[in-house]
Parts: sequence; structure tokens; C-alpha cells
Amino acid sequence: MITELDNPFDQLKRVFAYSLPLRRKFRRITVREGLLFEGEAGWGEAAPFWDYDAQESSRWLRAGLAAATTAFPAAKREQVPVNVTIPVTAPEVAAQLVKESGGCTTAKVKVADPGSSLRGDCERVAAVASALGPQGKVRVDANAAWDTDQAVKAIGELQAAVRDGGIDGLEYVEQPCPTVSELAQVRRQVEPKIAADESIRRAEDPLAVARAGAADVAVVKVAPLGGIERAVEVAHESGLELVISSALDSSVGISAGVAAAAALDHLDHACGLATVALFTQDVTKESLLPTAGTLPLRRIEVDTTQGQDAPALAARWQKRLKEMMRY
Ligand SMILES: O=C(O)CCC(=O)c1ccccc1C(=O)O
Ligand SMILES: [Mg+2]
Repeated sequence: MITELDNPFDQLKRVFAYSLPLRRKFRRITVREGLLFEGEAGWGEAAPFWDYDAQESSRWLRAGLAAATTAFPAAKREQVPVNVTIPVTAPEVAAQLVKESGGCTTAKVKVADPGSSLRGDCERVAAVASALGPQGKVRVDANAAWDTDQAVKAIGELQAAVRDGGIDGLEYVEQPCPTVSELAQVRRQVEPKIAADESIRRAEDPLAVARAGAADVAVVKVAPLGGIERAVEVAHESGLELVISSALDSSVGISAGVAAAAALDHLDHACGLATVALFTQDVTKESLLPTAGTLPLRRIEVDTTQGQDAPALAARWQKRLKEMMRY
């Protein structure tokens, strides 16, 4: 659902707020909301989570404005391989999500959520591995939930679980612990590769993790870094293996992620950009959902005919936009 706001920008044609229900809870969120910008170059999105303050959110605003007003960068590829994202859910449901993923051969399984146990995480990982088959790849994302001892133990058990499911080992473990020094410690003690996400997107210095040798893989997100240009720059400067991932955006935000992934010198792993499947609706008639495990590089046209009156949604985003614009 979308609703039009007052447009405070000379460089934009129209501004909307959107609200999209999730199929199931994801990181404690059940509804995703954000802003959509129509500009000369197309549509852009700014959807900072509600627990982000105005200053941190202002980078998301910059990313959305840039997407609407400037062309996508030159592309090195027209298709981007993506992973299916598996939230905390029963093993049978997880296996079903793999089957319905639009041909994804890589899965990212959320683990260490407040609502999950290590045992449940292992069962889900094994079910996902056997649904993918032996040629598939499984990565897990702990969202910084573990200390180093918990991480080493959990990663050992998850590694065994993926082997129970018929796959050789985990592709990588995303953000097992909060700090760069913990990541470095865990990396020395476990078999799978370590990927950094929060240590890049929420850090004052997004390249500190790379300099510390604390990760093998950089998970790079367009909106939290302030736009495609900066995301591509951070990715290249990291010198790490690269993945572009979504922040649970509508198809508009996803299209900017695909554009960043398409512009990279090297793309080493499937990208976390298949998250439109987690919503029950979208802001466009042509959702960016995978076929044959890939997403195409293209602009998204917002379906403005679905615009409706939603005074509460409009009011809270008009206020938030004003706050973000101060930075
Ligand atoms: O990478 C993916 O597969 C999906 C994106 C994802 O997991 C995510 C979505 C919103 C906020 C945080 C994260 C995350 O990677 O931690
Ligand atoms: Mg992550």
C-alpha cells in the first residue's frame, strides 16, 4: 500500500510512503515501511528501520534521492545470482521456501534469533541443505548474537548439520559476533569463512573490518552506506570477497541493490536480494523476484494507481523525512 506525501524536494516529482506486510516475522518485524521518491532517473527508496535515529537514517535518505535523480552506474553484468532468505521457521517450511524460491541454489538461513534454539537452527539448516541438494550452498546469518565461545560451538554444530543435509560445509557465517576483534578471533578458530554485515553497514569506519583481517567476505548494503556509488566504493576498497544484500526493501530498493551488484568488478557469491518473496504485497506490478536463481538489472515503476489515503502512515513518514533532512 502506498500513500502520497507533500514533496519538499525541488529535484523530485513525487514522494510516497509505503507499508508492506511480511508473510512471517523477520527480525521481530511484521510490517515494512518506507519512502519512495520519483525523480528524473526513476524511482528511489529510503526505508530506515524505526530504531535508527535521524542521523543514521539520513544515509538511507541520500541513497533514495540518488537512485531517483541519477542514472545507475555502468554494468558489468545484466543478471545477478541471488540467495533465498530463510527466516526462523520450522524445517518443513524452510524446505518449502527453498522449493518455491524461483530456482535459487544458495540459501541464507537466519540463526541465533531470540525465538530460536541452536538445535532448531541445526534442524532448519539440515532441512535446507537437503532441499537444495548436494550442489547447493548454505550460509547462515547470526546477526551478531553470539560471544566468541558461543560462536565457535554453534558454528561447529551448524557445520555438522549442513553435512547431515548432504552439503560439504557452510559457504560462510555472517556476523557471528558484534565486534571486529571478536570476528577476527572466531575466524581463526572455525572452518567456514566469516562474512561481515553489521560491522560494515553500521560502523563509523566500514573498512575497519577488512583492515583487521576479521572477515573473508564483505556483505555490502546500498541504503545504509548512502547509495550505490558509495557501496561499490566500499566493496572495492575492502579487498574482500563480495556480496550485495538487501535491507528488506521493496522492489525499488532491490533494483538499486542489483545495480550495485551489476557494477562490481567481481561478484563472488549469490546476493541477498531475493527478499521481496518475504512480503505479501509490493509497490509495483513487476516485482523483482528471482527466476533461474537470478534477478535482472532493471528499473522499477511504482504502481501509483494503488495510492490511497493513509493519514497515520503519511504523517509519521512526513515527520521522519523532515528529521532526516536536517543532516
Ligand atoms: O541477505 C539476505 O538474504 C536478506 C537480507 C537480510 O538478511 C537482512 C534484511 C534486513 C536487515 C538485515 C538483514 C541482514 O542481513 O542481517
Ligand atoms: Mg546480515
